[in-house]
Amino acid sequence: MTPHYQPRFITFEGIDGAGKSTHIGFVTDYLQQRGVTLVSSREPGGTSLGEKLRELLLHEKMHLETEALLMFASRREHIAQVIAPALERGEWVISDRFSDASFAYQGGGRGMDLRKMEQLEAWVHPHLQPDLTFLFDVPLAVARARLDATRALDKFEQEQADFFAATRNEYLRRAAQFPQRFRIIDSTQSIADIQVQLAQLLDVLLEKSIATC
Ligand SMILES: Nc1ncnc2c1ncn2[C@@H]1O[C@H](COP(=O)(O)OP(=O)(O)O)[C@@H](O)[C@H]1O
Ligand SMILES: Cc1cn([C@H]2C[C@H](O)[C@@H](COP(=O)(O)OP(=O)(O)O)O2)c(=O)[nH]c1=O
Repeated sequence: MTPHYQPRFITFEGIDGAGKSTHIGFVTDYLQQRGVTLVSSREPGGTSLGEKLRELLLHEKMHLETEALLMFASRREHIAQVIAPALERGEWVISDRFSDASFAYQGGGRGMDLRKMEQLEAWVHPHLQPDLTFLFDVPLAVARARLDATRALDKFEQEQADFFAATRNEYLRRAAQFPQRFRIIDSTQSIADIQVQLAQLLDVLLEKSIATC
């Protein structure tokens, strides 16, 4: 019989080109095959309003605090419409990025005061944090080469190496700050090796999430 699982919130993070999107489908399939009912979503976006904000955020120049506020506005809507209802229904939520991305990109990359970011986080989701965050980590040159090989670049992807160095450093700082939920994936490995590692980490979470009644 398929076990019943407590709801879990999983996020995917990393600098552009680290390989995050490549593995979301694998994780979704892996969990669904084991009987997990889930919602897969993304930020900025995930709702009708959020997708409109995403268009602005990825293509319009704006003040860095405007950018942070819009990221959190999109997130507020995403939590209200998608994340919280799914968790309340007992489902799992997988989000391609969440607040760690704001700390890393607007805080690390753009240099916004992290105390202001903490205030936004405390305002928008005082009681919600991911249960598990996969941080896909690669050297900048590897990420850049992967991006250049694949797609037209958006506003963030056109940033320079120092921006991504600061973004990556902030991600790694947060991973060290919250080791209980972060799992760093060395994304220079092959896709197959990464999937073996992801499966092991998911098995641990599944085992811990089996509902006892
Ligand atoms: N481990 C890997 N080894 C080689 N290429 C990879 C690996 N992971 C991802 N890629 C390739 O790099 C590109 C960017 O990956 P993607 O998952 O879109 O990155 P992200 O979502 O983190 O921006 C894609 O063409 C993808 O196929
Ligand atoms: C959620 C979030 C994303 N971002 C940026 C990171 C990415 O460059 C961009 C969109 O993320 P992403 O969905 O990873 O882009 P792609 O579709 O190209 O894989 O938004 C922030 O700067 N702050 C945030 O809070």
